Amino acid sequence: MSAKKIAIIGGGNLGSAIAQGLLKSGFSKAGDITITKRNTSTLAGLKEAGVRIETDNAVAIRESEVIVVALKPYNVREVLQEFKSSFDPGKHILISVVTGVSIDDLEHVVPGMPVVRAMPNTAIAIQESITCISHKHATEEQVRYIKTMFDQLGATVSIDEKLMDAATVLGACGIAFALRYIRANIQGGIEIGFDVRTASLIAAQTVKGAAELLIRENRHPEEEIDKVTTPKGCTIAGLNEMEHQGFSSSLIKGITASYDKIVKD
Ligand SMILES: NC(=O)C1=CN([C@@H]2O[C@H](COP(=O)(O)OP(=O)(O)OC[C@H]3O[C@@H](n4cnc5c(N)ncnc54)[C@H](OP(=O)(O)O)[C@@H]3O)[C@@H](O)[C@H]2O)C=CC1
Ligand SMILES: O=C(O)[C@@H]1CCC=N1
Repeated sequence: MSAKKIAIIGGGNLGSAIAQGLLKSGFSKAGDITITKRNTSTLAGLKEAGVRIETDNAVAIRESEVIVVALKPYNVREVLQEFKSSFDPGKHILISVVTGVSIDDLEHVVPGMPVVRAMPNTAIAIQESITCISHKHATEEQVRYIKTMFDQLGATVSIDEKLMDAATVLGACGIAFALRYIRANIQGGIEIGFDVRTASLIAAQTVKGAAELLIRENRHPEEEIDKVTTPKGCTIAGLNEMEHQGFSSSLIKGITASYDKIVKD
């Protein structure tokens, strides 16, 4: 698969993370990536790495083949509308990572351009994203290219577009949810005697180990929990107290509140 030039329109948190992942994975050379935003002072690190920094979206689109749109939901239509004449369906592949804006909506703004929606998370910067992908009118070749790209940046899963908001919550927001869980562990760890650095290392590595047990061994969480909960032991005492305080319930409610926020906005 030949290397394509990639433009990232909207070099904010996610756009920058995608650029970092593309560089780290070697999928793209720095000179083949262009990233745009209006205030480019936040892109100094990527500039130093050799990534092309642009304020003019038309230039970035014209000089690239793969266009990743990482704009906010509230201005994506307006910005795409402004640059729609720069798109060439014979040349460009258009990927949107924008939350809550449908393929139909985007294809309506840029007629003739098939749009692929992708929902990665910020771990894409270190090639550890889970990226959910859906498409309607893109060619098989375009979808293959996009999947290959995101495969280099973590794991990918193809989903029906109607699940894209759910994917946003579970995968993209999920990074923040998981980190808040880890932070609470660190706070608890400090209270029972560890310094913050040691508590952070133990908490983060423990979560990584738990996740790897599920991913590598394809286990169900409860099967692994059973191995840790010694009868009359400290694990079940801790777990039950967490559940008395609404642990699982609060996470499930948080996930549904997050989902409702996307769906109702
Ligand atoms: N952050 C995350 O973890 C995830 C975010 N998403 C989605 O990705 C999208 C981006 O999110 P996020 O990166 O967090 O948001 P940010 O606000 O960090 O990034 C958006 C960027 O767009 C730039 N921008 C605004 N107008 C223009 C324009 N006309 N041309 C070029 N760039 C422009 C802004 O920079 P400036 O003002 O300098 O132009 C800003 O840096 C959203 O739709 C979000 O829902 C999806 C999954 C995960
Ligand atoms: O919070 C948000 O709206 C975005 C979407 C997914 C992650 N961040």
